[in-house]
Amino acid sequence: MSTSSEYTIPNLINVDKWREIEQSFPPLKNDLLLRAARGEETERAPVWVMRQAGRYLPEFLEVRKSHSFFECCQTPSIASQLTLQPIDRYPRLDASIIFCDILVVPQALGMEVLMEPSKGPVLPAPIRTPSDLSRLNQDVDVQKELGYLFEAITLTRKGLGGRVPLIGFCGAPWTLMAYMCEGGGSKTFESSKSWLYKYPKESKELLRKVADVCADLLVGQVLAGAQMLQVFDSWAGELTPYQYAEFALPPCIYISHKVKSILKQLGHPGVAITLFAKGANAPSTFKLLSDPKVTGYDTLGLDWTVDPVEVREYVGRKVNLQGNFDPTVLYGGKEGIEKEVERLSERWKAAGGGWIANLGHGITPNVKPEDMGWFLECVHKYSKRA
Ligand SMILES: Cc1c2[nH]c(c1CCC(=O)O)Cc1[nH]c(c(CCC(=O)O)c1C)Cc1[nH]c(c(CCC(=O)O)c1C)Cc1[nH]c(c(C)c1CCC(=O)O)C2
Repeated sequence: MSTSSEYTIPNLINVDKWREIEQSFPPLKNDLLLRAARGEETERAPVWVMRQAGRYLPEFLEVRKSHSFFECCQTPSIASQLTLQPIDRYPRLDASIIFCDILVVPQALGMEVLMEPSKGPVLPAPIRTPSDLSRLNQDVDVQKELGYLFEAITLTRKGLGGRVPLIGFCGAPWTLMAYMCEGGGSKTFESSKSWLYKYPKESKELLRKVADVCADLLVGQVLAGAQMLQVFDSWAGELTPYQYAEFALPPCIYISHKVKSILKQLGHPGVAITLFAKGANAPSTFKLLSDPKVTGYDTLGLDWTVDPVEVREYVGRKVNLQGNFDPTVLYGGKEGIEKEVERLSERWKAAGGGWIANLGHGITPNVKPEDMGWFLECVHKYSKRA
């Protein structure tokens, strides 16, 4: 359906239906995350952890024994159960994130994606040259291809019972393009980066095509009940600052503007969006990301290689920040964890502005569940503002 807006409205439920669904959810009891995402210096930092539903949890491994990874993503009752596992275990978590994967977008575009136990994601037929682009689905109907995710979200909002907000997400176009061109993870990014040099025009076309599906997917998640969104650009740090600005950031901006514009047009009040551009830490890049009015991103996720006070100097006060504990702090033992949480919390308080506490990347499989619990405890204690 075409409208007067510059964006095509995806084939999704309408906003009246969203209102009806939203009214069926129990009221939110903990809005710390949403307040921090609006720029408030909250009484303490809301805390959640990327990959909080993951292999460090025995209850997750138990479910995985009898279901493949994508079966978990595609079965709403299982995805919802996995999303709720960390929330049930850790009352100190201030947010949930729907269980799914960024690679469902290449799947919706018609690519096969396997999750191999020792290798991670494998895409057996990668896109090597622009002539391969014709293999991708032309008009992706996200409701048809990825409706299971929307169902999982609605189910999870019910299961949460208003305990914490639910975050929806997608991968950023550059990170998805990297998987689509490499056929999986990569050390050298030989195929995806050669695209940027050899076929800059076609690279941009591919990135835009991916961005359109991502935006529709995010709108669908919000209409199903997601209360905040995050875009994961895990491979942003592989690019030069020039390439980041030229190739990776524009489709991310396209996504946030498309999502916000469609939601507005539908009469939805809108949600805050976080951009996690891992490793995109050049001062010039931070400047580009400093104004939510320009980028459409209310919050920036930081990895652990930067200092919050320094980043604040580059980005100013308009944008909120999320991060940025070193994920390996969780191997540091109780004392090590406490000391580091105390130290970095002080840096965050000195930085000022909205702060959402998180790791600087996903939690890793060998973390002991009790150490994750202790980490959350420490964030509650040391992020308190006087
Ligand atoms: C790059 C990326 C992927 N997926 C994702 C990213 C961006 C974040 C990041 O950089 O870590 C995002 C993601 N993947 C998963 C979530 C669920 C929500 C959550 O954070 O709890 C989220 C937000 C589940 C998952 N996605 C995956 C697992 C583990 C797989 C398993 O159960 O066998 C989970 C819980 C698999 C996955 N999926 C992906 C990889 C590289 C892997 C293998 C590596 C690994 O195993 O950790 C692609």
